[in-house]
Amino acid sequence: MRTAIATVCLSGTLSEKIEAIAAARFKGVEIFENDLLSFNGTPADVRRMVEGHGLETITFQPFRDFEGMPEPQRSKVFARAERKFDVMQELGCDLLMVCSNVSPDSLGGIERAAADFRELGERAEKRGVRVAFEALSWGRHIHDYRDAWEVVRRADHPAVGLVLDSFHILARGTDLAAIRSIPADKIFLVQMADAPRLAMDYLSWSRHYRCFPGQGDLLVDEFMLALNATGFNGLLSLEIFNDRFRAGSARSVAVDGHRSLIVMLDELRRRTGTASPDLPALPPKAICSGVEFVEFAIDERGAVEFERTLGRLGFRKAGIHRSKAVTRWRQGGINIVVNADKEGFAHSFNITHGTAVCALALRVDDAPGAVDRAVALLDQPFQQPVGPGEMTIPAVRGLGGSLLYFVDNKTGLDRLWDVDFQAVDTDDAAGAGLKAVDHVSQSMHYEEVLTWLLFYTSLLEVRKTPVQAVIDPGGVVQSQAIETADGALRFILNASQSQRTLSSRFLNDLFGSGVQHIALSTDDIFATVEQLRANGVDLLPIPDNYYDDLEVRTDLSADEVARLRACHILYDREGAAEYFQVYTGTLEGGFFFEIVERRGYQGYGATNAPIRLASQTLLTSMAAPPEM
Ligand SMILES: O=C(O)c1ccc(O)c(O)c1
Ligand SMILES: [Mg+2]
Repeated sequence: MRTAIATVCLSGTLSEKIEAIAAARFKGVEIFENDLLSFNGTPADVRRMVEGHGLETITFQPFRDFEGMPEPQRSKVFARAERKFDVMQELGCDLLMVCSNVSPDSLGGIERAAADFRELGERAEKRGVRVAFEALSWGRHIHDYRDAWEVVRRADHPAVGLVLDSFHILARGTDLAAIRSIPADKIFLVQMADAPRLAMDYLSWSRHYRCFPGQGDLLVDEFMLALNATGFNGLLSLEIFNDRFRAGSARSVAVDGHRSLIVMLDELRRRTGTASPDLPALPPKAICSGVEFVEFAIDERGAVEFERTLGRLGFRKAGIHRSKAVTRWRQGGINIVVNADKEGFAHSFNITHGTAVCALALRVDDAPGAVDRAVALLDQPFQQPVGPGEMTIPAVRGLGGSLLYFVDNKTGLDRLWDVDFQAVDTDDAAGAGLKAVDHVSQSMHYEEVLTWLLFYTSLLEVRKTPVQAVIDPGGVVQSQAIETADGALRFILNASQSQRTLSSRFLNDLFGSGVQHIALSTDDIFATVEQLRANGVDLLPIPDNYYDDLEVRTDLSADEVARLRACHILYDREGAAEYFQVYTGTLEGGFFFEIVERRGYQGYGATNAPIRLASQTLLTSMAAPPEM
């Protein structure tokens, strides 16, 4: 299949869009008419620009309100089409995309529409171009691809073909079976789009919420299976109307687009064996079994205080790096790396962002394979010099310029603690019972969420949860998790459009997107809290009203509620499953820890989030951050 992207997907001027499309290594582009109309130059100039970037204009679109017009509009519509053929000849483009008529003046009738297309085909052929018909899901008479196909079939003209747009088909839930019997050579263009499931009219949904395949909830892979059954090997183009993409970076959105197609076509190859000639088979998605370490970039002065905090949380210094000012802190299966070195990646990260998480390492089945997959997906691999005898841990650039490392036991990378670190203490008897990283919560700009959602879901064997709207005292935060089926890896992606939420204020303080909090698990949260208190850790206070409500809302006994209240523990329940959460105060840089105990519970305590956010807001609006 020849892949392409429509200019309408991206922000910027036409030249910025073309540059971004070429930089993302596409070969084809759909020129959206508005982008041409707003371009200060001739269609021939556009052609030079497109070809100068090594691209080809695969279609010019949309041509609107064509079929089924009564006279005198009918004659005018044909005259208008002739003018567009002129433009296409200058553009060097041979395909005009016609979308179904929405005009109240239009008349129905498959045969009438077919006759119009037959005549349009005659005219197109004379000009050496072709036309392709798309059923808009809100078309006045034609809004079903099966009707559009019937029009094309009856038009029975070599210059007339069909457009299949996955959004219009999947949004309406139209049966995909009929796709399988359409002759592949009559499908002139396939437009790909996904979208989140929303209860909304088709037009608004399509014009504002489309997204790249894999970012939404539509059954794009089922669509591809049906398409594949035709033997289709033609033009496959992304056509996304999305408000966030329009506000985002054209370059990064274009790369996301290409990444989504690579993943989608690889998934098709996996399911059907149909390989795309220009797409090498990707290594499989990385199977994650947890977070191996969390690395903080910190300066020397900050490191002393931070290490004291880790000690109070029950961590013990377990290793000192052999060549760098880096220490390993350990508790249960959790490793925290404190990097105060004056050179290298962490140092520059600290200069830009202050005290912050600069890297996460994931335990995977095959670390080199994960990076190979990442490279094939147009992610950015990362390497920096290491000391003699030290290990090179494969990594890619992640959120906010941070790193995502991959560690496995297949290639011995799990020996890193022995190889790179001098052990100082392996005794964690005095710990606070913390066992593992339960989840990592990352805050990002609203326009970036779909980028990072695709980044993680394309690289790792994870699923995404539905988006939750969480109420913060400063606005609404959209929160979505990606997680492995067994819960060994859980990341939360948070973003809000308000500048006043805790999430947005964190972004401003950090000068970028990053890890705002890490939740650590315990098997006995009451014992953990007792130990933390004995160590002098201040826990986030929770209002009494919350516990009063808990008493009437749940079947917890008064004693149980009193115990939660005394420990500042938040509680949630799903059937018989229970969840307990407690928060530390906020550290320098706006980062904090959460401690959780899951008793069969799979969520993240969404009902408690507004309570917690309000308490944190109250504290951060006070003069000084609380001591931990
Ligand atoms: O929203 C629209 O008008 C529109 C235009 C062209 C398309 O290909 C499409 O799917 C929708
Ligand atoms: Mg379309």
